[in-house]
Amino acid sequence: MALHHLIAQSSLGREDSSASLSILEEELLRVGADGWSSLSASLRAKKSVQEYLQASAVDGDEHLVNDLELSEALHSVAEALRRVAVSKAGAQEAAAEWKRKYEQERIRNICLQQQNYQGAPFLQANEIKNSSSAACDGDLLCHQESPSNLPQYATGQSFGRKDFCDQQFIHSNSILSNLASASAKKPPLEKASFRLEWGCNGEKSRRHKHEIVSFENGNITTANHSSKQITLIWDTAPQTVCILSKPNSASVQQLCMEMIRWLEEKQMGVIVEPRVRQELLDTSPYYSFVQTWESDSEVSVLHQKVDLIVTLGGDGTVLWAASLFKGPVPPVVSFSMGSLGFMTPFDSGCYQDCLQTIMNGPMYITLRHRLQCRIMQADESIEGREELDRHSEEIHLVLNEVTIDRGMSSYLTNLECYCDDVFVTSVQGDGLILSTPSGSTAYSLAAGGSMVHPQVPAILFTPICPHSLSFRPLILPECVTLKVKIPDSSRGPAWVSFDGKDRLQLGPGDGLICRMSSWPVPAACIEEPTHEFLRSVREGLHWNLRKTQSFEGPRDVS
Ligand SMILES: NC(=O)c1ccc[n+]([C@@H]2O[C@H](COP(=O)([O-])OP(=O)(O)OC[C@H]3O[C@@H](n4cnc5c(N)ncnc54)[C@H](O)[C@@H]3O)[C@@H](O)[C@H]2O)c1
Ligand SMILES: Nc1ncnc2c1ncn2[C@@H]1O[C@H](COP(=O)(O)OP(=O)(O)OP(=O)(O)O)[C@@H](O)[C@H]1O
Repeated sequence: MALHHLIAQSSLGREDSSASLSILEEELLRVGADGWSSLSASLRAKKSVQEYLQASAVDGDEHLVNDLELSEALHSVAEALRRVAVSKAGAQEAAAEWKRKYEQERIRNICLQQQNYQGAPFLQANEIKNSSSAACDGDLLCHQESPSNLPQYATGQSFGRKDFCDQQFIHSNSILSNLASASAKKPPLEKASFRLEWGCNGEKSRRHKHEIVSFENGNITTANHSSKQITLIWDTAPQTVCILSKPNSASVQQLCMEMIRWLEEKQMGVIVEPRVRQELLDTSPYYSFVQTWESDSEVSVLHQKVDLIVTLGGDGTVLWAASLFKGPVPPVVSFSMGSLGFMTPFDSGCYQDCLQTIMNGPMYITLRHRLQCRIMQADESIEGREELDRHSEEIHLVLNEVTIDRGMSSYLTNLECYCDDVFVTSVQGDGLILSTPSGSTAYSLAAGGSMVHPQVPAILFTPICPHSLSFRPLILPECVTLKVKIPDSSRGPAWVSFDGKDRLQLGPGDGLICRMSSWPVPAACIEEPTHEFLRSVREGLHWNLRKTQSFEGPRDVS
């Protein structure tokens, strides 16, 4: 029933308007049956019409129906109906969105299952069992186990002889229970659950849009820029802290011991590296409750047990912490005990307040992207390259950068670079840095690259001392896969290193393949992440520090 028709009838007599109102009541109930919100709106509208009719009856003069008042009442009913229709359309849109996401997830799972049947390139059959993943494409990023019988592998591109595969995680209950039993005094602690909320311009929202651009009604529009501010909120209290500390430092060791005592008073579980546990036990048997790990496989499941990682040291310790986690990384709280501390915002002098605030939540998080890299060997049968053989099996995850340089050679390196299999250029110079935005303030900066906010999803392509006047650094989108090859005709070898570590020699025909990893490092921030980044740039690197020019001196005369 068209509302404007009902409203038009408002100028008729009382009998006509009563008939109109009955029709209107029917209309309201029909719309109201579509949902709770619509129902309550329709009931409110109906009540206002009935009140109007009663008020008119009290007048006792049926012929004195005021056309204007009836028209107003019907207008308010029409408005209520409009709101009902809007809310119904909103609910339908939300339902369609959920349905679309469900379908996407279902198709993704089918693809993953098919991949697994086609053979997982790196995992052994017994390792595939019970693999887990924290990947979560939903509106909220959350800790959640993948379906128990569904091993997950990256849908890596085929490049060279071997495929990428970055989600190789072994969920082994036996390994977890080993870690738990190391602490004989205490029952095993459950891992805390948390959620991340996404916000923009100070507004928090539970919805996280993954689309950057949407296409609605034929118009292209940018969707909400929602990954600007990420806040971590604990659903359950964190219980286990893994402390990673810089070696050979008395002040770091002292702080580590104090922090462990404080955490023990708070009934928290503590995990440290084997070296540190031994150092602690050498000091006092009190520390026997502190847990550690014994094998690499235990490290590979650490993320399932640890609620928070605390680093005590400089930026190098943050890099070290990140390198321990080849997949998901728990939130990292970095205390500054080095010289520069670009990635270590927390003051070790007030660690109790800092940790208490973090454990209470909520806290700002910067998702620091990482690059995943793999070495491609020209010929695996070449003898004497056992180390390269071993490392070419590995996926290296870097938080700063991967570098290919001339090493000790005094000749120019010549590196062929491809982006998504398309030849880009040849680097002739000292080498090339492929950097994350976090690494943009490290080696890449020294080589002339731009500084990039760590949450910008990009890969920096920065040559080192190129022997060319026109070779400017590039910033590429996160979606690309880069390949760097030492040409067969190269005069000498090149050297690859990952976050300044694990240096390996590459020969002619060897290469490196690199792309953005799906496992960022969630770094806790002391303030809003962009302010924190700008403060580090200003205070850590003394960016654009210059004495202000005085007023005195020559000036334009108007
Ligand atoms: N010419 C250079 O600037 C140069 C040369 C080699 C390595 N590096 C950097 O050193 C890193 C390894 O760090 P390390 O501590 O193990 O070695 P390190 O002890 O040699 O320290 C390198 C310095 O770089 C700083 N740094 C590290 N990561 C940073 C970042 N993301 N932003 C700003 N500064 C950062 C550290 O605070 C430290 O002062 C490498 O990843 C590389 O980026 C820089
Ligand atoms: N737990 C660890 N085990 C082994 N090596 C570590 C560990 N923590 C840090 N390192 C290494 O020790 C070196 C120095 O660490 P870090 O950069 O944190 O201290 P720093 O040099 O005093 O500080 P800054 O880099 O700010 O000057 C780095 O190369 C890092 O990789």
